Amino acid sequence: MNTATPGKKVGLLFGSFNPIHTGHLILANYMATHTDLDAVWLVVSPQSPFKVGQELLPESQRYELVQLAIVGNSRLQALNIEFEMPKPSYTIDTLDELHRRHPAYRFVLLMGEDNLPGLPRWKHAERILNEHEVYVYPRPGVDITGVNAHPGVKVVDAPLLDISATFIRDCVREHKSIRYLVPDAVEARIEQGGFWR
Ligand SMILES: Nc1ncnc2c1ncn2[C@@H]1O[C@H](COP(=O)(O)OP(=O)(O)OP(=O)(O)O)[C@@H](O)[C@H]1O
Ligand SMILES: O=C(O)c1ccc[n+]([C@@H]2O[C@H](COP(=O)([O-])O)[C@@H](O)[C@H]2O)c1
Repeated sequence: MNTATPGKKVGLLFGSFNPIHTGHLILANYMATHTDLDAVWLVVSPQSPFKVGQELLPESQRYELVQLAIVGNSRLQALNIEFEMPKPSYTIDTLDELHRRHPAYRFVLLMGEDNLPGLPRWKHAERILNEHEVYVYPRPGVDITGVNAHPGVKVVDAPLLDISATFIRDCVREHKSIRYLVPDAVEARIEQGGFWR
């Protein structure tokens, strides 16, 4: 079941989610509750164009971890729409497909400041910006002064959490605790699956 009804405004957080962590979740929940968005969908990308060659867990397992992480939060939803689409995953193609499936919804791209400098190199970046609003949130060590010059870009003052999936994978590999960095259910599944060991 979808968490949005016709005409609603849905934020899309695209990512590899390798794995999903508390940084993603706090941001997604903040966007879904402190802005004009009705829901946030977490879109699991099988293969990001800029992350080719990374030690990616199979997409079905990354999707499973996202589902485990959001159990009980009706404003968040996990999407595997890119699994059947050509790889790497180009965001404009996914946006087009989402519009075909949900013509009444308005989709807003959620983007960390760290991804913003690279946006002009994305496939059909000008279409993404002209046809969608983009809500940008702070990321550590990135200065995006002037980015909101484009009328579709809105900077949202969301909490800043210096947590990354890279850090989590490193912790797991070094047998260090990831408690509170990911939800308990995600920690248990990573442990049980022996991921990144
Ligand atoms: N701590 C965080 N707070 C808010 N947003 C985040 C955080 N970490 C990542 N993001 C954003 O979530 C989206 C998906 O992130 P991604 O799945 O690449 O996670 P990551 O932690 O950056 O991964 P990796 O460390 O493997 O590069 C990106 O837009 C990224 O900017
Ligand atoms: O569409 C593009 O050209 C494009 C280029 C780079 C990244 N993206 C998407 O942005 C999301 C986050 O990317 P990344 O590399 O930070 O995991 C992921 O879903 C990618 O598919 C999309």
